Amino acid sequence: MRVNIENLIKRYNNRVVLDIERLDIEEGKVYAVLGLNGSGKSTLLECIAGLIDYDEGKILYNGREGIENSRKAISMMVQKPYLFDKSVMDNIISGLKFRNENKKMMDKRFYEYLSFFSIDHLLYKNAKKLSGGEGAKTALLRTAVIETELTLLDEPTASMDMESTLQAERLIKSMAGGKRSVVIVTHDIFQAKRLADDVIFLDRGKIIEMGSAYKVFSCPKSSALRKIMNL
Ligand SMILES: Nc1ncnc2c1ncn2[C@@H]1O[C@H](COP(=O)(O)OP(=O)(O)OP(=O)(O)O)[C@@H](O)[C@H]1O
Repeated sequence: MRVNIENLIKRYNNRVVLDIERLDIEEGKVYAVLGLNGSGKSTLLECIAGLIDYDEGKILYNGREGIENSRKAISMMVQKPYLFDKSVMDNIISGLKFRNENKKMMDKRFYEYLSFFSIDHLLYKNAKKLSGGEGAKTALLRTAVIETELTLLDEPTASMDMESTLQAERLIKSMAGGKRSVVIVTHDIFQAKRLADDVIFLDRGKIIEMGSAYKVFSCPKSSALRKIMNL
């Protein structure tokens, strides 16, 4: 899905927390959003997902303003995902059920995506009793199985161990291509290097650096990014 953002302003309590002059999300790519705590990364994703209203500007989805026609084509894994008081399996297929997919399709998607992680032993466990990393895998699979054109992921691997993180990254890569794109918020520069085609670096609500991951990481212009990269 193509998303074009123009002059977007979001305020909380009269304070501007997001001020994006222009941002274009193209089809088929993985975008990594980086930035310090409070720089507006989650707010940006929430605006794109239509979870919150913004104060000024435009977001175009495949060239059309307003999310209504595109809502079904977008999914988001929020920073602290809510898991239902049901089994892991039920949680993973809950989005497909909500979308009234047939049983055959649900089974196919479920087993296809399950193979990315080693969580077969957890399938009948109540999701409320999972560890942080197990919950994150469940939430990521729940988002992945719907196969939306645009997937927004807010620090999906923050609580995962290294092996699971690499498994998750393989899954995340598979979610982009053709018309499908992924925007992932991460604090892990190495993850951004492994995953992203393009990088968006936010500082106090503004994009201060953006472009191909290779270009941004090999020659960061802003002192803020250079500092994070230890240059
Ligand atoms: N519901 C809210 N009410 C008031 N202020 C908010 C709200 N949500 C976010 N903010 C503020 O907006 C700013 C941007 O927050 P946001 O969560 O987007 O940052 P972030 O870059 O995702 O941070 P982190 O890396 O800590 O997750 C912060 O200053 C935050 O305090």
